[in-house]
Amino acid sequence: MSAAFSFALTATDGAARSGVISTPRGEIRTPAFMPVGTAATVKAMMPESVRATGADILLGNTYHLMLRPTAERIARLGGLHRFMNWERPILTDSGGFQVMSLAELRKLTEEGVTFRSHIDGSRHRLTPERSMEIQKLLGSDIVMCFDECPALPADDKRVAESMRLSMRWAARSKEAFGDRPGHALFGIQQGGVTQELRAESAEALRAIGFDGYAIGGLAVGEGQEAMFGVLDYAPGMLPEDKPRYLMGVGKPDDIVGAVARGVDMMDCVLPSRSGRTGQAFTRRGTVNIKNARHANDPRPLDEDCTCPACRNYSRAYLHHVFRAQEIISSMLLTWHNLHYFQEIMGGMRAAIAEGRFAAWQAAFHAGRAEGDI
Ligand SMILES: CCCSCc1cc(N)cc2c(=O)[nH]c(N)nc12
Repeated sequence: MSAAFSFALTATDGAARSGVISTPRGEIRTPAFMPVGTAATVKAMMPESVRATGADILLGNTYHLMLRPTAERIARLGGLHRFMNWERPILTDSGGFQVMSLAELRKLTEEGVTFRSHIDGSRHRLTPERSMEIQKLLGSDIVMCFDECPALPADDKRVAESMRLSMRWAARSKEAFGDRPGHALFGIQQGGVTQELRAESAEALRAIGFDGYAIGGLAVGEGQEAMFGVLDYAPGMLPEDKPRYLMGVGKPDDIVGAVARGVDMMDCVLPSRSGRTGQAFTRRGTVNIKNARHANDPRPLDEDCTCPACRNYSRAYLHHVFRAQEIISSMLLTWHNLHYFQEIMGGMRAAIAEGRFAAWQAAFHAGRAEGDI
C-alpha cells in the first residue's frame, strides 16, 4: 500500500500505455476498466464478486448518494468503503453530469446547479464546493471536479461557454479540495468535438494542476467515429505523467480503440446494465439470451470464458431464468460481462507490456461478429 497517490507508466506501445496507480487503498493496474456502483452497489453483484472479476477500483455517484442515503449518513457510518464493504479504491463522479441527465427542474448558474430530486422532488443545490464536501464525506479516493457536460446537439458557442464555466468550476473545485495526502483530484477536459476548445480546456486544467485528467463530454451520443476523432488528439493534450480517464465508455470495441489512443482508465454502466437486460458480451460478439434460439442450447455463453456463468450454466438455463425473470439471471450475466471486460483489460495490459498491442488488437477484431451470435 502507498501512503500517497502516484502514477507510474510501465510500458508504451504506439499511443497505448500500461502502468500502475498507487493509492493507500491499493493499486490500480492500467489500462483499467472501472465498474459503476452508482448507489453504493454494483447492481446484482456482491463486492467480493466484483473483485473476483479482476476489478481494482469501482465508481460511486455523488448525485445518487447525496439524495439517498445522504453523504452525511454514510460519513456517520464510517464512509463509503465501509458502508458498501469495498476496501479498495473508489472514484466518485462529481454530480453535475447526473443532475443534467436525471434531475428535474434544473437551474444552472455561475454558482452551480439547483434541482429537484428525481426520487422525491426535494430541492437541492450542487456547487463545486458542495461536490468536494460530499466526495470528502464519502471518503472517495479519486475525486472528480464539478463540471458541466453540454447535451448534444450543441453549437460551438454553447460548447465554448460550457467548457469555460467548467474550467472556472475546476479552479473552485481545486481550491475547495485543499491538500489531502493519499487522495486525488482529477480535472475534466471539456470542449465537445472541437479541437481548439479541447486544447483551451487542457491548457486551463494544466495551469490549475491535477493528480489526473479526465476526458469528459464524450459518449453523449456523438458516435464512435466522432469520439475516436477526438481521441486521436485529446489524450496527447494532457500531461503524459498523469492518468488519463475517459468518462462513460463503453462497448468492448470502444474501450480497445480508446486504449489504442492513449487512454488509461474508463468506466461504463454497459456491462452491468446490459447483463440485466439479457445481453452478454463475448469474444465472438454479443449474445441476446432472451432470443428463442438459445432455449435448447446446452453450450455456455462462451466456451473460452472461465467465469461462473460460463463454467456452470448453459445458454438454455440462462435463457430460462431470464425469461422467468429470476434474480440469478442478472447475477450471472452481469458477472460474465464484468469478467469479460476485465479479461479485455488484462489482455491489453499484457500486450502493451510485451510490445504486441497491434497484434492483440487485430486478433480482438478478427474473432468478432458484427451482430448477435
Ligand atoms: C459514475 C459515472 C461516471 S462517468 C459519467 C460521465 C459520462 C460521460 N459520458 C461524460 C461525463 C462528463 O463529461 N463529466 C462527468 N462528470 N461525468 C461524465
